[in-house]
Formats: sequence, C-alpha cells, structure tokens
Amino acid sequence: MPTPSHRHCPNHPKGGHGDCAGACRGDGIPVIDLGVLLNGNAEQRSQATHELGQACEDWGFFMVINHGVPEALQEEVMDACKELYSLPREEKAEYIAAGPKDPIRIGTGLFYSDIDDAICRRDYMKMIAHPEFHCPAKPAKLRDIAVEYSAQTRQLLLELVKAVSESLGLDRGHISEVLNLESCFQILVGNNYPPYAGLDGVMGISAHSDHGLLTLLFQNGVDGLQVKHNGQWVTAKPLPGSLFIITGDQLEIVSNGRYKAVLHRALVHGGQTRMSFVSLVGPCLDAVVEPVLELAQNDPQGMKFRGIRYRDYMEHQQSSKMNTKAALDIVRVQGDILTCESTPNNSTEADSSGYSPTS
Ligand SMILES: O=C(O)CCC(=O)C(=O)O
Ligand SMILES: [Fe+2]
Repeated sequence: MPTPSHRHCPNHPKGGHGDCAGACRGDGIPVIDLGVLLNGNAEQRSQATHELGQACEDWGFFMVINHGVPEALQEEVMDACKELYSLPREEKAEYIAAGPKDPIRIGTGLFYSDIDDAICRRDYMKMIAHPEFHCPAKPAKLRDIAVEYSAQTRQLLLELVKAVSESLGLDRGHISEVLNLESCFQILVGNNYPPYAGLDGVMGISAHSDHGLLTLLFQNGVDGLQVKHNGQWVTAKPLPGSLFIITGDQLEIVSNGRYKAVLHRALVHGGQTRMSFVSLVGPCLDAVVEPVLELAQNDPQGMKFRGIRYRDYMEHQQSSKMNTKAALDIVRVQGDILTCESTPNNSTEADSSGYSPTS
C-alpha cells in the first residue's frame, strides 16, 4: 500500500500555500494523493477525503498519485496488449465473433455515432477479470501480467470506494457491503486508436459514461481523453506517474445523484497511435443497486433512482447500444414518476463488431 507522499504539488509553489495534502486543483483536474488518503495523519486523511468527495461531485474525474501501481507493470500490460492486437486475425477469431456477454471480446472497426456526429475508429480487447478471471490464450505472457495488474488495480479501486463512502458521511465499508464488493465485477479493456488524419469528424470513442462504480485508466503518452466539465470538453493531461479515475453510473445511483457519472470521450491523434488501458470495477453482478437510504432521506428531492440489479443494468445498456448517460434514465425517478422511456438507439454500427464502451 502507498505511503504518505511528500511530493510537492507542481501547482503550489514551495513556501506558498502549501503542500498538497490530498488533492489540488492544478490545471483544473483534481489530484488525489492515495498515500495521504490512506496513511496520512487524521487531519490529512480527513482533508483528503473531503477533497475526494469534492472531486467526485464537481468533476466525476480525477488523477490519483502515489498509488503504488508500478509503472513497469503498466508498461507490461500495454505491451502485451499491443502484441495481442498484432496477432494474425485467425488467432483472435473466436474473440472477434464474441458477443457483449462473453467474457473475452475483441472489437475492431468503424462505428458511426450520431451522439457526436462522428465516425469512431477504435479497436478494443475486453476481458472479465473478477470474480472469475478470463484471458486470451495468446500472447502467453498476458495472463500473468493481467492477473497481477487486475489484482493491484482492484485493490486500489476498492480502497477508493471505501474513501468515497466516507466522503458521503457513511461508514467506510458501507458501499462495499451493500454492493457485495468482495465479489465485485471487474473488467480490463485495452483500447487502440490508430492515427487518423485528414478527415474531420473522426474520433476514437464517442461521449458516454461508464456503467460501473469507478474506472481507472492510463494511456500510452498520447493525449486524447476528454471529460465534460461545466458544459465544456476538457482534455485530460496526466501528471507524470498519475492514473486517471472516472466515476461511473453505479456511483451516481448509490450516492443518490450527488456524485455524477462523468461524460467522457476519446479523440484520435493525427499522426500517432493512441492506446489506453482501462480497469473498471462495479458491484457484484447480482447486487441490487439503489440509493443509500440515509442519503435519499437527507435529500429534499428524496430517492432519485429506483433499484436495479447491476447485471440487468449492464444488459440494458448493451442491448440498446447507448453511448451517453441515457441508460441511467431507466432507473431515474422524476417527481414521483419513474421514467421508463423507450430506449433511443443512437449509434449505428458500420460493421458487426458492436459499439461497446468498457463493456
Ligand atoms: O481511451 C480513452 O481514453 C477512453 C476509453 C473509454 O472511455 C472506455 O473504454 O470506456
Ligand atoms: Fe469510458
């Protein structure tokens, strides 16, 4: 586990207003120091927990530093993924033919999304890592690396969920218990965006929110991830050594809307291949996700979402091919009315591989 970092925040000049105990607003995107959050003294921890809550509330997105995931392991997982993409098509055929419910899936091709009125050009490999671990047989080294990477990032994300629970004024273990996170669902996704120059309206992945609780993401040094903040798209530029954290739909539901699942998308680069690697945790697939009662009771608008089994939520999201936050509408309560609108189909596949953000 990380230790408290005495790293000086680049946005707080030495001798000025101080060391960045847990988070700071730097170039706008919040930064959370996991070492401080977990192992700081009581005052530092409480400050960092508050800042984590603010980050989830204001942005639904932040960078985590001093997280303890070795850079070498990140490189290994990215390299193994690169090898997987470069295997001959026959070696990946069973995964390319797989559907959204299959534990391993490879997608490749072009998709038209009318959300962004853009052609999306993205290859991806998705594998379920928990509660059961699945992995393509080749390249042979992928399995050990992915086992290690999924275990380390799962531990990190579950620690963050505990701190998030505390930031909502709940017991540290509350969210983990009600969502049975010992059996949490976890997927790893490798995204590969070949360079695409010369055509306007081409992007990597169009605007969407992730269906889980928290998503951890790092990239190969090529920027392109954008998050929607105060109505504007902000390009996320990582601090060296940091990892991105994205809040997802299930966190919006359990927090009764206090923490928002952030809309995000990825652009392609004109001259370089962009790669990103995602580790997402969600509730146990059979857990019914609903707002924590205490939070709903303290909210003048009451309960904002009805309960839904996480498995059913994901199936709904996948079947309707939605790539914005519209999936949340099936559980959203408006006034006293539950919205059960027919689901818009706003992405058109240009091939058979299916649009599938982190799914
Ligand atoms: O590649 C990125 O930066 C974003 C990927 C993403 O949002 C996803 O896989 O859900
Ligand atoms: Fe995403």
